[in-house]
Amino acid sequence: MLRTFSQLLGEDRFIFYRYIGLTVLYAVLCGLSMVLLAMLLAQVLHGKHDQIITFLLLMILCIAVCWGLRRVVEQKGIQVGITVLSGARLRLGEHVASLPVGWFNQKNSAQFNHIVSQGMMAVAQLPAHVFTPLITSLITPIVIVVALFFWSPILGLMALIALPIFAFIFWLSAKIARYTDATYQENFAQTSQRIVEFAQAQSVFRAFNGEGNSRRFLDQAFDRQRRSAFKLIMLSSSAAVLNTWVIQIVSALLLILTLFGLTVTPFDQILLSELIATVVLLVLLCRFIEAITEVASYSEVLRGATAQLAAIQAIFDEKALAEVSVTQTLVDHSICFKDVYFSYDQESTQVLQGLNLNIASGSMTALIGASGSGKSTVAKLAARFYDADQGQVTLGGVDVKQLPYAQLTTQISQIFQDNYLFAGSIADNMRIGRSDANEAEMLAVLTQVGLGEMIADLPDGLNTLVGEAGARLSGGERQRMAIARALIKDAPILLVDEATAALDTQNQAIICEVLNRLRGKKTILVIAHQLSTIRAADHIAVLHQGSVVEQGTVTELSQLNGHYQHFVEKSHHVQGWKITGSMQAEV
Ligand SMILES: Nc1ncnc2c1ncn2[C@@H]1O[C@H](COP(=O)(O)OP(=O)(O)OP(=O)(O)O)[C@@H](O)[C@H]1O
Repeated sequence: MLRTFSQLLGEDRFIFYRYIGLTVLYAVLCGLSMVLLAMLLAQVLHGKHDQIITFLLLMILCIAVCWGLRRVVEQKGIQVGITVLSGARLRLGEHVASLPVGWFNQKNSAQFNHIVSQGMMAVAQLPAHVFTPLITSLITPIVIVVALFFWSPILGLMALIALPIFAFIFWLSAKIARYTDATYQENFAQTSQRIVEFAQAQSVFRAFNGEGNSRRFLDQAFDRQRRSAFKLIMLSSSAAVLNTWVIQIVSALLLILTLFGLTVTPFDQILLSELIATVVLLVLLCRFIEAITEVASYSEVLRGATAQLAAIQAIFDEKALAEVSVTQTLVDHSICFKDVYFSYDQESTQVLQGLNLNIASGSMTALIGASGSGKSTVAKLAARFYDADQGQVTLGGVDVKQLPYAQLTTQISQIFQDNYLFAGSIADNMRIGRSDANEAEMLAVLTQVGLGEMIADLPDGLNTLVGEAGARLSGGERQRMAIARALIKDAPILLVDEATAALDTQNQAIICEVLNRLRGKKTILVIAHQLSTIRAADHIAVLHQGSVVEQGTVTELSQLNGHYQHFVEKSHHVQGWKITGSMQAEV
């Protein structure tokens, strides 16, 4: 937790440590005030008037310092919170910006969004609202235990033994609650997802006349949520009861022990000093128990915020791509994969297994293979969405890891499946491709992708707003905008996923036309799904389970009677191979 706070605060972390130091000092002084009160009480009961003034003055001084310090601690706690909200979001944002592009999937983006909004708010409130009372409630009993040792070593020892017992019980109940809470949250999220899905997929359900059956998923999710909510209630309440029982049992034992000395002695023989000691000990013990109970109540709040801190820490733990600043000289625009191994995460199997592939500068290479064989992964590694686990990916003879990010991005244009349009105008979106593109250049490229007429009909032309994620455009128009954006960038290397064109036949034709026009002028790596594209390629590489099993020209591969031929001939029988009916007709 301290590590996460330090990382969030960066160079401002000293304000956090200063706040923690002041809070500990405040807590010790609070405990001392209690001890001084008990000592003053003893002096009063003993009638030692000369000492009373000394203890009274000491106690007043201690309380006065506590009051002053409390104000400072509050201010510093709020200052830490404000710094978390202002600087830490930026720090987390900077870290996220340095992560591989591949990290930005739907799940991670949604979680990041949640963390910078609600999560940061919960974390920012921790110092002032949780840390101060929690640290005070933890330190006060320790000061009191030390004082108890002076009054009664046996009671001191009992209280000392009680502390780890309390700590264990709080830890145990927090663990139970954390487990049930996590299950409940997961089921809750799944139910929400199902509800949205149920609403969004109404047209499909109704088209298949299956609304009744479709409720099955929703009902199952509700059922799981209901069961986990019941479990959460049962276990959370049991954990809370367990806390209270243990505190009460141990407290009762301590009180019984305190009173024991009094009861074993005949009443007429009770020494005044013993009576006084007992009263003082009771005062101290009550404060001790009260503080421990406060710890229990704050541990719940802390647990909620700890989950947010853990999520923040998980993002900080994501390895950033090593960034270099020296611009490199590229010998050409070739791409080369040398013995590349790659898996998306440590638990999953290796997607690329010793992949070797040479894409010559200015050539067009078609990647083909069964669904899941790793074609998109190859393209993503070329664009350095991820780094290879082993082996090397080079661009123009230079390892992509040695290329500054700015240099790499100027080299590559991508037409991938998940193209995002921003909520600005058509021109704004085009200028993401090339910031200095003028209107004539934009219109020329937009016309190439078949959007010329549409834009001419729009009253605001290029200044027409496309809506959130391009929502005011049709699916096909969005794809064509994304293709135009990639083309206006005019980078020497073009990575294309032909499945992008699957939205409509017009887009397929556009992709085909783009590839024909750019062939020989740029290095093109295309994840090919059309036989016409495969035939037009200078080089074809067949991927199977993460490695290139066959490569060469169409003629060479046709003569081999191997994977490629098998792919073409058996495509309509083999599940998962991406080939269209029209392709088969052409074979
Ligand atoms: N972001 C990801 N996280 C984890 N695994 C992934 C991720 N993306 C792809 N994979 C897995 O990696 C393997 C290869 O996927 P990839 O998309 O590269 O295959 P592909 O040949 O392009 O498939 P397709 O033709 O269906 O698009 C698959 O098993 C897939 O499940």
